[in-house]
Amino acid sequence: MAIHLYNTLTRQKELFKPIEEGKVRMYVCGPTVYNYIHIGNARPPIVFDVVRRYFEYRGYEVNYVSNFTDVDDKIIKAANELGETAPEIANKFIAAYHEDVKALGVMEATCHPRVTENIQEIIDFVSALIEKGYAYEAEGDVYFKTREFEGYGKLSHQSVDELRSGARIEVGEKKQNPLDFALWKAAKPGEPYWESPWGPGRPGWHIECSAMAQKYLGDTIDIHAGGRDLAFPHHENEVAQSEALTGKTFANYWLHNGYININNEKMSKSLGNFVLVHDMIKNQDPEVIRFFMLSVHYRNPINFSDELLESAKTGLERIKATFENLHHRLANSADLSEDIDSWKETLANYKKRFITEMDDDFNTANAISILFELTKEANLYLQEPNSSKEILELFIQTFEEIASVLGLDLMEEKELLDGEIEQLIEERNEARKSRNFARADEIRDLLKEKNIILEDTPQGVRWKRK
Ligand SMILES: Nc1ncnc2c1ncn2[C@@H]1O[C@H](COP(=O)(O)OP(=O)(O)OP(=O)(O)O)[C@@H](O)[C@H]1O
Ligand SMILES: [Zn+2]
Repeated sequence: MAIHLYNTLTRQKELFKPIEEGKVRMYVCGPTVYNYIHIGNARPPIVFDVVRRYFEYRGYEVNYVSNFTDVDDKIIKAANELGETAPEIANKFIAAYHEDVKALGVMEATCHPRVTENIQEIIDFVSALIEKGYAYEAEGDVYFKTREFEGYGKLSHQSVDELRSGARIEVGEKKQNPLDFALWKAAKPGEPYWESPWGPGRPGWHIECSAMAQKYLGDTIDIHAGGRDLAFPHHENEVAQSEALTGKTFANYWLHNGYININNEKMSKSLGNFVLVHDMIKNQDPEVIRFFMLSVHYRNPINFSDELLESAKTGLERIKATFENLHHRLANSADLSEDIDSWKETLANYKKRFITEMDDDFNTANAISILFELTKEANLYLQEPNSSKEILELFIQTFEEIASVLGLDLMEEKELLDGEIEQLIEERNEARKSRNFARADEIRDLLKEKNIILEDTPQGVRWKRK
């Protein structure tokens, strides 16, 4: 087998054939940085991080580019509301994004380009589209001429007629055709702007990804990815811009993740039904959130609930407990080498099955089932009175190999979460009130061991990390 992936463009699973032998050029649309990310926004960075890790595991070198949209209406609005500048807002939420996705086990991208650092490339791209007859200027705006691009609609599988019936020309837009979209927007008073051949203005949303993908990865890339809502219009417009300019295929494979829903509705900022990662990880181990996301295939929807999260937590704890037990037993095991060949085969078989599942459009849900089976197998082995060092090591290695592709650290020494600390302090207060000083001291010692310092103040107990 080799890696197969489901391509939105062809609506089929296809064999992965890289442009360049042994290399993957991958572009994942990143966030608009005007707020903290919610659990839904965290799905693309997590699932495509696993796609990247899996390619690396299979020996590919991955050039992974993920942008930041750091100039946009929403950012300007947030800046005005908070009395800060747009770059201040963008910088603050870029830092928050890095912090949140790092906690979720996401590897740094090879490159994280920002729109504001690529304005010249965008202007050049737009100028070239005008020169080729694919775009036109109208009173300081520039629009893409969709009817000039023959394949318009091919990615989202819609005909131009269907699309036209749903499109409108909004007030203030100067486009000739409802399906045309802005490549460049003339500056309105009080907005950030850059000088351009069409006067002061800023880029439209779609052009940034075409320009940055080309700059950092070349005219044709292997994989382009993002959430399902990006397929239309964002990715459709990217295809139009890039292919109109170069005459080449823009991306060979298009991957789209399904939604995280709440009560079967897409989690989104506009609906207000979201949970921020930033808040959630105060009380929940971020690795549990990652494990929870990966326990469903990336293209399927997930109906988010506390019960599902709780069951992911229990599952992950079960795997970790077994992994720890293997280590513990290793310290007290002899060098018995009976049966080693048959164990080698058994464990190699787990790896093989893991690869088969991941080769099949990155089926992390089935990969996790295999990890549970491996846990069961290890528990059975641990019940035997004697254990061989070599076999324990084989088990550990198999666990580690699978877990590292999924981005899980089974050995990690956990820090206490804010919520857990507060709960312990509360319990200590109660213990003191009921004169159970032994328990109160025990909690104080436990917190001390975890580097939490308590300070008694007239307002109550305060805590900080050492
Ligand atoms: N509920 C969700 N489930 C899965 N992916 C999502 C969800 N909501 C947004 N995404 C994805 O998150 C990424 C970041 O998107 P972006 O910062 O533009 O947020 P957004 O789509 O504006 O969010 P919202 O819909 O909450 O306004 C995109 O790839 C988008 O498809
Ligand atoms: Zn994009």
